[in-house]
Amino acid sequence: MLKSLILASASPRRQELLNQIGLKFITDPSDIDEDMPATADFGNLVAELALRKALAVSGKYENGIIIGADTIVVLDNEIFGKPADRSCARKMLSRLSGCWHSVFTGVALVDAATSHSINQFEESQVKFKNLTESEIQNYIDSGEPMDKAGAYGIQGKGALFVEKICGDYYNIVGLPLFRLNNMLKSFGINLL
Ligand SMILES: Cc1cn([C@H]2C[C@H](O)[C@@H](COP(=O)(O)OP(=O)(O)OP(=O)(O)O)O2)c(=O)[nH]c1=O
Repeated sequence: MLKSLILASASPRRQELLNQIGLKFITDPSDIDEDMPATADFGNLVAELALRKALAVSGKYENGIIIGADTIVVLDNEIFGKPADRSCARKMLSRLSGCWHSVFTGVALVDAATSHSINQFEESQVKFKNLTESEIQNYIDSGEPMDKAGAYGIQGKGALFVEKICGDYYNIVGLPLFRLNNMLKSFGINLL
């Protein structure tokens, strides 16, 4: 029997990415407290947060596979989550200007019937062009930065800031599809 899939995320980007690969799923966002412990182990941090999101939702279901994810941007060992306000977005974008930074996304799968879980992370690197004051201002005025880690979306107008990337593009958008596919395979779900 095909197991049902539940995406424990409110992120529209993650929903679009699952649609892109033809997954049938329902969405049931978790509302966990995303407080981050002080750590430089960014990969394990996002993997842990992804698992917390999936576990928070799995208790509601008798069966099915729950998918959780968490994305952060890291520059000089500092975590950039979603900006709290416009001034925070401005600070993040000014810091990212002209620099390479990392994007970490953690992914977790939980089998609701057995509580069996796996969680992993993916890291990609992104190089921003030098941003002008007016580019930062206009970008903030577009409203795009506010619900995104690091205050930008590579899949939107944020693409205009991205000179180069190294790694999985989809990981930057919020879900590393190559890794997710391998994780789903290990749970007996084959997409192709
Ligand atoms: C860097 C980057 C992040 N993002 C988004 C992906 C995530 O939605 C968001 C990071 O916040 P998250 O806390 O990972 O996710 P979320 O709050 O949107 O959803 P949920 O907790 O319910 O799963 O930043 C982009 O859309 N594009 C980008 O280029």
